[in-house]
Amino acid sequence: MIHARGLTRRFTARRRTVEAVRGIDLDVEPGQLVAFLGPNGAGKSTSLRMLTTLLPPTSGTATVAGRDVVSDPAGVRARIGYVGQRNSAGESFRVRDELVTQGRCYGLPVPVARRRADEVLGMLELEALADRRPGTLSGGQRRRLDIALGLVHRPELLFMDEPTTGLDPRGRADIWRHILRLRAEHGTTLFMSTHYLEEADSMAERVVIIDRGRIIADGTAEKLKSDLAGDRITVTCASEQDAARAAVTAERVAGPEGVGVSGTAVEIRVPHAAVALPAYLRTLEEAGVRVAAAETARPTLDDVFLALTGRTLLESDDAGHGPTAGPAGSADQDGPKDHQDHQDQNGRDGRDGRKEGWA
Ligand SMILES: Nc1ncnc2c1ncn2[C@@H]1O[C@H](COP(=O)(O)OP(=O)(O)OP(=O)(O)O)[C@@H](O)[C@H]1O
Repeated sequence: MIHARGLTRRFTARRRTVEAVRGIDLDVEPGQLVAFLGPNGAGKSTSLRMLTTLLPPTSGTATVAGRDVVSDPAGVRARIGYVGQRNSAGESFRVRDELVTQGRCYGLPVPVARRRADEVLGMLELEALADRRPGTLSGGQRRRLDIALGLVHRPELLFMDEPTTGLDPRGRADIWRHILRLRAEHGTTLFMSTHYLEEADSMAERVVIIDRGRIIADGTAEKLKSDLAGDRITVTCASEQDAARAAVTAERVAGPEGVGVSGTAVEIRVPHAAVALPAYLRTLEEAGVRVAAAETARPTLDDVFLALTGRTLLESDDAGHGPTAGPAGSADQDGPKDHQDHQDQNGRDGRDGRKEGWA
């Protein structure tokens, strides 16, 4: 459904060149639900805009829904839907009429556009709001309308750029309910960028992580976490001296980079905490180290990002990847891009563990 090779985009702003996307390769199969995750300025929107033909690539190739984004942008657009970061609906019409107009823009005859408008109103549970003006809707209702607008022409593939950003937890859960239903009932391929780690983790079957314009991880959330981050054990000792001794014992298995000490707490990275913890506690008891409490935790996607980059996603936000050195080349001239504020979940420090036994 999506096949990209070496997709690259440079921008020139104020005589400096920014490499927003640096040669990404990507293959997405029909029916997949892919979360595209990365910090502010990582290159998510730029990638989406190239794949949706809103922006020509500087170099590289991509076919989307079987059509080339450069040589057949109209063919791509006819087969995909795109929900951008900003509201798509205007203020001139009522909700139903906005949808009919959108259908007409895709070349649907009036009766078909009307039928499709009613269908998507039903799919997104917007029937009761059909005669309201978009400006009177709540944030969550507007996002649902944006998604409905992206679906009027029955696309095989829907791109969504941070569809839940700015919504409260209830609004986000509601959007997700609709996204998952869309996929279950219509088999639509969904490719969406998000800032919310827990959403990517629990909802998407595949997570693609982009950082500084490059794809740095791609797989199921579970696989990325077990391959790259490892579980976390936290042992709280009776004193700082006990913690220091517990850390030395842990380092024999997890290595110095797999162990962190903070006051009386020792944090250790291991592949399988539930297996490793009993053996570790036995070893500490035999050594006379006094332990007050112990707990295990599964890694988060932020732990994956940390293991790959040495930074957390929150630390990385707004860091961007800056301009490349040297004068502006032949890249297109574009205005600067505003970035919205985003919330993020943040993980803790630590690195991947290596072994499991303390014997
Ligand atoms: N039109 C533009 N002109 C100049 N630089 C741009 C333009 N659009 C994006 N950039 C720069 O390209 C980089 C990637 O931006 P992009 O919007 O793709 O990131 P993002 O991952 O979508 O970020 P966010 O999550 O904040 O939307 C950033 O450094 C950004 O400032």
